[in-house]
Amino acid sequence: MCGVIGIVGQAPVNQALFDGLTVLQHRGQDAAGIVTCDGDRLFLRKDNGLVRDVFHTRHMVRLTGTMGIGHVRYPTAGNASSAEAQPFYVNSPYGITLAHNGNLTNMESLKEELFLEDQRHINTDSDSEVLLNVFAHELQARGKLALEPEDVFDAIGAVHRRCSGAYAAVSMITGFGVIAFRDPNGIRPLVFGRRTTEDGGEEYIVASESVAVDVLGFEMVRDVAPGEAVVITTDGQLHTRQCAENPQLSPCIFEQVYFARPDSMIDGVSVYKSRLRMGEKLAAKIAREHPDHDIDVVIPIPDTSRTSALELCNHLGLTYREGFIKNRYIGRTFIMPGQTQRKKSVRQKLNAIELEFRGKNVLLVDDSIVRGTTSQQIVQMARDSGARNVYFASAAPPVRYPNVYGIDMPAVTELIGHDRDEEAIGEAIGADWLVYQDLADLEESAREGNPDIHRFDASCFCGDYVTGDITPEYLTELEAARNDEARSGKESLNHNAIVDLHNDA
Ligand SMILES: O=P(O)(O)OC[C@H]1O[C@H](OP(=O)(O)OP(=O)(O)O)[C@H](O)[C@@H]1O
Ligand SMILES: NC(=O)CC[C@H](N)C(=O)O
Ligand SMILES: [Mg+2]
Repeated sequence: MCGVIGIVGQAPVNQALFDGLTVLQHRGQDAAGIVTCDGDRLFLRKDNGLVRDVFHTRHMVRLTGTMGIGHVRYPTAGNASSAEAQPFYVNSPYGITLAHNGNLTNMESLKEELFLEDQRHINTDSDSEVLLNVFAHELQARGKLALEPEDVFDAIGAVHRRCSGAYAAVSMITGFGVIAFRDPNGIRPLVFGRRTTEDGGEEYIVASESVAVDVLGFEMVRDVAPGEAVVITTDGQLHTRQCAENPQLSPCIFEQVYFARPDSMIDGVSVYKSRLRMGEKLAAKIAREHPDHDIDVVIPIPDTSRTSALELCNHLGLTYREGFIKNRYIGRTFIMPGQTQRKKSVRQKLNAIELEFRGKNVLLVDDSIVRGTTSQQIVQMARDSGARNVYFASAAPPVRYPNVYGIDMPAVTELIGHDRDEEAIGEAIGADWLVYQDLADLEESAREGNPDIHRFDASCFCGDYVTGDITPEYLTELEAARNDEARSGKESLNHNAIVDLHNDA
């Protein structure tokens, strides 16, 4: 997952973009970037690292201008080199930059097409560079010197016809404006907001999550619809158009489970309330399957599971205790690159309060079990702290299939649930019993927030991919290219400097 942001303001936007990216940091911890536009010049700063580490004062003062876009990255294609940090830039036509959340599923054929037919050069393995070049080519094909919003909409219509997969993207065209567009399934989230300045001018923001809109003092306008594009020109005019032929909202359910912040609204659904409902439904299942349970205490695995664990506990009428304390200076472990780092980080991040475990039957609750890195270690920590019995509940169903839309779980063999039934997963993580949410209950938890959502992308739970183009061969190739072992080899070779937009920022 990545986070994207774009602002067209009346005053310099560098600080607001920085602040917005820190609010979206939970979506990507590996790299960050901002590009601003001042007149006909672009200013770019991007590198690997957290937002607070990438932007120093000397970079910030050079990011001048009243419009810009930004990105926080969690790689799901290419590699983790700083050369693939975003936003990406192409100089022709107009000088275009782009930041992307999601993953293209036809990147290889697009890359070939771009080279053979469009005569464009791609310099990295990033699918986002491919997306930018498809967009740039389609704009160029309109052959206009003075661009109109309609030209941009036509170009995005062509992007939709050519690209498959997930893309919630923010782009900026030098001297023209900021553009936001979402794939025809609306797999990844994208919202926009507005505020009026004291002298009556309009300022606009687009962002991955509504929390960035709130925190920066904008008012939510709405979600960008699947297939829709939003254009905000430098003079603060808003234009919107549906650019896809058959859009159908099918948002990723894993945003509700884990990715998004609970204080965000996605497609009309409060992430917080949907997690509460996950807890309620999971409690009902535990009561059904273990009517005579002997649970003494419910303990969440911080951070994300807290919301559902508390509601689960309320519905079972049990005691809720914070038995694990999280080191607030360690990031999210699941989105770290590489299994060695993820494994080590669980122990650095979470520590048990022994007296909450000693002699007790504890129910540990997590939002999901993916590779099992967290749950295996946590169950062991509970036992080491003297728990009598350790039960486990997951607010999401077993993750059994790879994700191809912007969550980094490309290798089925790395998923603890891929070849095990629920009992065997329980054994593998060392729990005395394990209860998983049913998929229908998970979907219902989110849908209750917006009954108009008829379909979710729940492919990692059920293997049904909403773009309909995912073949077993594609998954085999993806696994070979992106399993942990393949990547650790690649990344150690990669220390190249960024070949990109050169300025003194
Ligand atoms: O089975 P695994 O492969 O370990 O993945 C699942 C775990 O990873 C995530 O936590 P993370 O530490 O990333 O973030 P959080 O603090 O937001 O819960 C998630 O909340 C689960 O705890
Ligand atoms: N998680 C994401 O959205 C990643 C965006 C893009 N596919 C990249 O790898 O950089
Ligand atoms: Mg967690």
